[in-house]
Amino acid sequence: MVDYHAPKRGLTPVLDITDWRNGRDKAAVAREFDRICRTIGFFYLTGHGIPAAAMAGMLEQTARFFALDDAIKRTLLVDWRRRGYEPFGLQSLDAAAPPDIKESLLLGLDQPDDHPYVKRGLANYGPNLWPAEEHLPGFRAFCEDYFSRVYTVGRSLMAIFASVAGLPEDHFEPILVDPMATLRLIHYPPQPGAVVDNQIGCGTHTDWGAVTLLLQDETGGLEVRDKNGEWLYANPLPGAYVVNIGDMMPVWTNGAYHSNAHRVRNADPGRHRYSVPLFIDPDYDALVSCLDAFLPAGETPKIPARTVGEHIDLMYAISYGQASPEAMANP
Ligand SMILES: O=C(O)CCC(=O)C(=O)O
Ligand SMILES: [Fe+2]
Repeated sequence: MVDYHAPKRGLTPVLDITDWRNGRDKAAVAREFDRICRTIGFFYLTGHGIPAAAMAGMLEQTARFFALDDAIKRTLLVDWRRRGYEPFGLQSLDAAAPPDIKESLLLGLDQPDDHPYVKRGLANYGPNLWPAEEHLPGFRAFCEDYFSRVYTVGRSLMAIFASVAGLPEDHFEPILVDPMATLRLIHYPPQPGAVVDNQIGCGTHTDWGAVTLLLQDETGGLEVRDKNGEWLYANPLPGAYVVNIGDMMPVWTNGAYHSNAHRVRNADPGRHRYSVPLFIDPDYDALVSCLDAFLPAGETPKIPARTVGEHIDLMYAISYGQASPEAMANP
């Protein structure tokens, strides 16, 4: 468990990918991505091309969803596929702390029943649990459109990473076709006053996949730990996403990139906080191992290879109290 002390400073790196997207100076964008990931692995993303209206709209849809009657939300109770509505009290992202003070809706790509991964009964694959159209008109269409827009930006970040590693830009595309990706709509009620027992909106954790693109409202509350152990506020920057790299990145880069710890505390006494991270967790069967560009000649990788599915399944189990944190391999 990580004891809660409020930060004193803010997160600063900004990555503008305009020049990557229009093909003007791709190498400069890739160099900056590499520099940031070697230092903190957390940055504000600008120049992503997602319209402000889509960002604001997604936050509005999120608030609409959580304002539904509890009885309606509970008809969508999260299932073994990790799809649906998760009430307060179920997950501890810091496994040693009490449950996070949040409720959420987990959405994936809606694969059909005859998809091979659905047939194999793998979690993170299969149908979403949507509220009935009459309860929330337009919600499903909006979320699906938003998911695909942000996923496209995530693919660009993976293309940038591939180019840093001296690989073709589309190197990761095959493992991004059937991803375990999850869009999570989250509601954090106000938590003014002292933190008791380290219970906060979302306990200290690293993300588990490749990259996360986080949309947050204006409340603030996300905090990031840098590699020296100092906590920094990641307050909202208008128009920007907060991007962080997940646990797959240290494996691919032999520990050169950091999947930094972060947490959420909504200390604003008067505001509910809404956020919408998209976790880009690649294909279940994809083997993640150290890339050649990051492995000095004659050395063996510092961090064991693993499949995406193995790592994500284990981390879900730990955070829901179904497995012990000791089962976790590096990082
Ligand atoms: O809500 C946020 O700002 C971050 C949430 C988060 O870190 C997570 O769900 O992994
Ligand atoms: Fe996170």
